[in-house]
Amino acid sequence: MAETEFALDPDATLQLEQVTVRRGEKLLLDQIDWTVEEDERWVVLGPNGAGKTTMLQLAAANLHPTTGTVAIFGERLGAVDVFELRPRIGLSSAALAQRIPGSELVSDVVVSAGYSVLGRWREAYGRLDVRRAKALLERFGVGGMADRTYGTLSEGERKRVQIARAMMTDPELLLLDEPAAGMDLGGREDLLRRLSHLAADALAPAIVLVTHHVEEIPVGFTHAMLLRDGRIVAQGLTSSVLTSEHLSETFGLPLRIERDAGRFFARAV
Ligand SMILES: Nc1ncnc2c1ncn2[C@@H]1O[C@H](COP(=O)(O)OP(=O)(O)OP(=O)(O)O)[C@@H](O)[C@H]1O
Repeated sequence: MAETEFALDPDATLQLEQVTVRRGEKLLLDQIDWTVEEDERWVVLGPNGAGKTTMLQLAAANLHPTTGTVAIFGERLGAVDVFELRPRIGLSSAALAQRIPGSELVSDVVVSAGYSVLGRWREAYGRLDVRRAKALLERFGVGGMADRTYGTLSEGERKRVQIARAMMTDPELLLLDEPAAGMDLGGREDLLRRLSHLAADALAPAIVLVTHHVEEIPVGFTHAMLLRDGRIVAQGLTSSVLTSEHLSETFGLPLRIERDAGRFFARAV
């Protein structure tokens, strides 16, 4: 069996080997090999339908591969209780965000992550938890909104709250699905600066950020994976992966990528 041939790296945060995800006739992911180490900050980039969200769902232990092996923190999916893994993973995604009740207090949206629930109900949260939630809201630029209800926030403010929530359990792996989507230019730039600070923090978890746009890659992200039609076009160090040639192949049109002060910009040629 392929599983017995899998060389598990016990130190890797995330490891995929020959992973395929199939739904009916459609291959969502095709023979993916990928390793994320604890000090790495990855961006996964690709067009609509490339398989990025499917990849994050595997990394979040929310999905099992059809074939191949996924290991998280050295534990093989299928051979480990996912309920023990999930609190160690911070996930911010549109699907999760849709389940947050609009009437929920912003501080409760964040603090309840520690209890793996959406909606505060009757849990009594400790003072330290509330303090941590407020510090995280501050860290992502929405500190003044802790006492508002989630439903009254703008799209960009909600995104920040979702990231603060994902960080609440002090995860070892942080997964961000399109964190800058729906933000205006000022909001995006501010968020990218905060994510750059996080990327530079030696105590921060391993990070995987999914996006469609090279302009949304924060400075300091060390690694990149380019995905197209469920297949990897290129992966490795950001500087060698993000080339005009690779990007053109990924998006299926001639593109030129430029780099300025650690940021990337692309346009059609
Ligand atoms: N249950 C399913 N059955 C068939 N196809 C599916 C199923 N779930 C997802 N897909 C398809 O798999 C492909 C990959 O989906 P995925 O959401 O991972 O892509 P993505 O790169 O995150 O796209 P986007 O950038 O648009 O969010 C898409 O073409 C999607 O339509």
